[in-house]
Amino acid sequence: MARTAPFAKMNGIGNEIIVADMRGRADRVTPAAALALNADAATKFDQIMAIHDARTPGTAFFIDILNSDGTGAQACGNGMRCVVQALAAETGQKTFAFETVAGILNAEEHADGLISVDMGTPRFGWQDIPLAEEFRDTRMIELQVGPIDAPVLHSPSVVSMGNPHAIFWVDRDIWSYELDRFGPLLENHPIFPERANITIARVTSPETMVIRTWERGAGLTKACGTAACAAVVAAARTRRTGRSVSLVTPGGGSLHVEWRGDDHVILTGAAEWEFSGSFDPATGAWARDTESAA
Ligand SMILES: N[C@H](CCC[C@H](N)C(=O)O)C(=O)O
Repeated sequence: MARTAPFAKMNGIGNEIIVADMRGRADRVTPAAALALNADAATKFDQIMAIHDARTPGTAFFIDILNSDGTGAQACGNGMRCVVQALAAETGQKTFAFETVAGILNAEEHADGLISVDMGTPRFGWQDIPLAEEFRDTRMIELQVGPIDAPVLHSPSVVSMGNPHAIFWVDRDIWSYELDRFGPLLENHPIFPERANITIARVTSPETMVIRTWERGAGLTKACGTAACAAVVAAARTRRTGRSVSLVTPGGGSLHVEWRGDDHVILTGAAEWEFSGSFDPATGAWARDTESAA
């Protein structure tokens, strides 16, 4: 058995996150460990955020991100806030520079406890998302599900926030769509060679939106931070909203996204600690920390 690593079960407004402390070691959390942790109701998660020692000068940590199906993800906005909260609680530090496979991210815990993460800049080129074929204008691409003459969902905007997103705009209640049925079909549609995160979005004012997301590699989640960023960027690009938008997510939580003038997308919201334990990064075998004796 590999040496165990500490972890914290947390959530980012309902997005189920495991923050794993892999500092000072060379191994990684394996897909097998992810599958085992996800199979246990107590540790079921959407993403594991594994904190590793920094690889690049100027950054404090490298963050490795795994989905609950064991695949890797380039970005996870809600998970980053959980990482920030865990590290801020440990160190007292309030600002951090992280590295992920998608690049360098700066983040900050505010005095009110909310956390902002600079998710970097969006990309719109069809090769960047990526799409399997050329679309010159990714504000709206040809893709639909349902009957050919009366599609249920159609013409999404597509955008990369480091990871691939498709946003379907709807006018009706977002709960009236069978995202559990259409999500898997769209996530794995041949137009998305690296699969995609699938979001239904209803704009309720130039500053507000409600969204539901079927996440690549994780399925329906209570919130998805990069999807919130992608939805706001796509809404602003198509003149549906301004560049500063509050979103309500299925868990009932709220997120704020600002697409700044310098093209960076800032995601702000809460994070919550649930419990701590230790686990074997090779197998996923785990144990809850016992409370300190009173
Ligand atoms: N929950 C995450 C998104 C994870 C993305 C992942 N599902 C993928 O791109 O494979 C978030 O808050 O941004």
